[in-house]
Amino acid sequence: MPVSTRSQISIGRNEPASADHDREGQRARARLLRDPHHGLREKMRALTLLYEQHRSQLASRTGSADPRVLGTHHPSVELADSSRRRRQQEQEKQGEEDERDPIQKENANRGLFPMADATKENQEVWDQNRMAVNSAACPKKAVATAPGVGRAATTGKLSLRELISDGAQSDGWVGRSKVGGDQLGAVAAENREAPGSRILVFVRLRPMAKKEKDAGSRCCVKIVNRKDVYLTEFASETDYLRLKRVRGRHFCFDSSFPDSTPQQEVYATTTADLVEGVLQGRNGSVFCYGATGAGKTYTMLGTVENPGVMVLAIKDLFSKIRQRSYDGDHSVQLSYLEVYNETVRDLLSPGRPLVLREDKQGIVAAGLTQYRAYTTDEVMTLLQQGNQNRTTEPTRANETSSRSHAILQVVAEYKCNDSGTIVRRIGKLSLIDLAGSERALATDQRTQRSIEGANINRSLLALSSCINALVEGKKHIPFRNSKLTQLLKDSLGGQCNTVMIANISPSNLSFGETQNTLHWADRAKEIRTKGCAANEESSIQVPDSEVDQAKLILELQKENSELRQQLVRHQQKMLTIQAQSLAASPAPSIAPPSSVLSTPCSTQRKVKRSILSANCFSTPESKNRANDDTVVQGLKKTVKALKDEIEKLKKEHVLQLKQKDDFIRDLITKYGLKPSEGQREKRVGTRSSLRRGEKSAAETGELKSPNHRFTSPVPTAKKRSFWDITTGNSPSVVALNGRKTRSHVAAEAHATPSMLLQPGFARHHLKN
Ligand SMILES: Nc1ncnc2c1ncn2[C@@H]1O[C@H](COP(=O)(O)OP(=O)(O)OP(=O)(O)O)[C@@H](O)[C@H]1O
Repeated sequence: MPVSTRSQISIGRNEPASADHDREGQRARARLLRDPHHGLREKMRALTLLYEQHRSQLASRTGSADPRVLGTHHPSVELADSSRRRRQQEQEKQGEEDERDPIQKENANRGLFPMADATKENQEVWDQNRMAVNSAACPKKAVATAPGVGRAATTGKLSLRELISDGAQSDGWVGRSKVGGDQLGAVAAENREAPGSRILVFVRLRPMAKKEKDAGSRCCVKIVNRKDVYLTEFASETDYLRLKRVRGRHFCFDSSFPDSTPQQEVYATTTADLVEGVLQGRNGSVFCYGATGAGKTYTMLGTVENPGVMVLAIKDLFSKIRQRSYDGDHSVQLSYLEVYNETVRDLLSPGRPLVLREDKQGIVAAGLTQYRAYTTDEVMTLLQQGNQNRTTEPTRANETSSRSHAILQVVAEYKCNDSGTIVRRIGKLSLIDLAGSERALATDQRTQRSIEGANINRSLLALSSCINALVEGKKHIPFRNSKLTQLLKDSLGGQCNTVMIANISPSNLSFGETQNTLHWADRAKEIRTKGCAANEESSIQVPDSEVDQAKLILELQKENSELRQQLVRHQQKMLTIQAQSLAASPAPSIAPPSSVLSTPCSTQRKVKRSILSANCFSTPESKNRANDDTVVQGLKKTVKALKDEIEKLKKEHVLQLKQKDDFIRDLITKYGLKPSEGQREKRVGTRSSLRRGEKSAAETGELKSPNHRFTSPVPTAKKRSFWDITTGNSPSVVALNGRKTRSHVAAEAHATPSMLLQPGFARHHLKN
């Protein structure tokens, strides 16, 4: 640099100062003084560009991209190649030196992170040095810096799995095009090495928030090549000894999204292929992981103007189904649940906590509502309804902090008649918005928030133990340590194509959280799921002759009616037991009449009181009463167990009935068979008709479902919808149970522009 400065000055001195020098000349000189090699570099760039164009044209004609084959060595390219070779040699030398001497390595790192105010010159130094560090820090770097990689990755137009075309057969990804990038071919090769499918890990950086800017925070994350993430740790301002020292870490992911990446691009790169896979009968999972306020909910749900992955996936799914409507029948079922303080709750039909059970399909939440949806609008309404029920609370770190993990499951079923055989294919897509990991101080120290925080951290800790165990190939994976890991069992270790999106903040104030997130994301890269072959197709052979078909229909209808009778018997049994328990319960003087409809909590309180009185006044009468209480308690337990069993049976029956109804309907429409009037009247118990019944009951104020009976108004009043907040409604503050909580209830009536007012929703809204 001193040489060039001197030469610049001499140029300035030797040039005679003249008044009629035109401005252009002055500007050119000024530019030359600033950067003597500017013109040369510009020329070189133009020539290289020209050469690249020429080469790609020839390659498309001859089918080869090798310049040696093409025999077109442009002089500028020769020059560029030799300088690149020289740079590479220097870098290799640098890498060796780095390995030899850790202190030198750290010194080199100092120059590596010019961050926010990086000039063009700095950028070049950055790029050169980066490559040197990459080779040491990330063995996969050879992949990232391979020719053509930057281009493929920076376009951002092709999804990652489209590019991993080679591994399509081996690891089960679907819908990959034949466009192969060197980089991603290598990822595919890596996937081919071991059985199963690797979890794809993406990183998304959010923009700096105003609050962070105001607090004077600096950007400590840099994303290069849409793949590499550089994290810088700035020394604390009070640490005078290390004030000038900067440390850094480098991570390399399947793809990384800078803060300006639009939602559509994030969806196309991460999830679009999974949606296609679901329609082919494969399972897919996408989960967002990161610290509180890092942008997980924004990525998953988004806002009205910028809808997130969940919304885009649903839209895409329905548009794909519409395109394939000529080919068989598709149906979509939806469920939405949250894990809040280690309890699983149905977000579409809030009520009692759900119990997790393991069956043939994996872990399922018993009693979770499955809604059949026919249009995107319908799903959006359900999604919005679910989000209103989701627990969000303002914390110090995030005004709309999700206090629960939310899982949206979409099951797509495909049915078609393949020359007399009915083929069924089922694929499941799980979209998971995890609650944010947090430090107690980062959120609140108020009791409720800290309990929530502790539970969130506990479940995320369980998640990290599972990730560790999976990466280390342990036999026992501790999925049972938390509800969240139980629910994610399929996504992490099962037959599923899984995508993890790690959300990070750019602020150096969140350095610890960002480092933690990147560490776990880096670990997760090594997890291999069992891969995902298409779920087994089930098929029923339909008899050829009309007589046999009619016979089959009759058999199925008979089975249907038997199931209905069984259901009625169970309901009667339940009513009898309820009546017995009521009759056996203590006289009204002991238990007030309202206790008949009491919640489990109030029942507990009542029992406690009676035990207490028995201890205080141990007369023969009170002893009898205590005995009665014990009997009642026992009976109540039996009733509860029976109720649960009946509920379970009811659900199973309704499902079976529904499947049979569908099947019969299929047969009737396909073979033009018309059931008799009587038969038609019998087949009224389809799901939609049941739902109609429920709706009218709700309108008359009658409580039909046990879920409704136990719905408490308090949690609903506490809930704030993400949509309300993102649409700018300022939540009012009301005192609830003596504790100040924000509530969106008052603001709800004026909520504009809500998702309901979107073109799709407007129709639905008007209908209602
Ligand atoms: N990519 C982005 N572009 C613009 N704004 C963003 C982006 N990511 C996040 N934000 C904004 O940052 C804030 C926090 O984001 P969000 O609520 O999604 O965080 P979170 O990770 O879900 O937090 P928590 O775990 O506490 O729920 C929101 O106001 C959101 O609008």
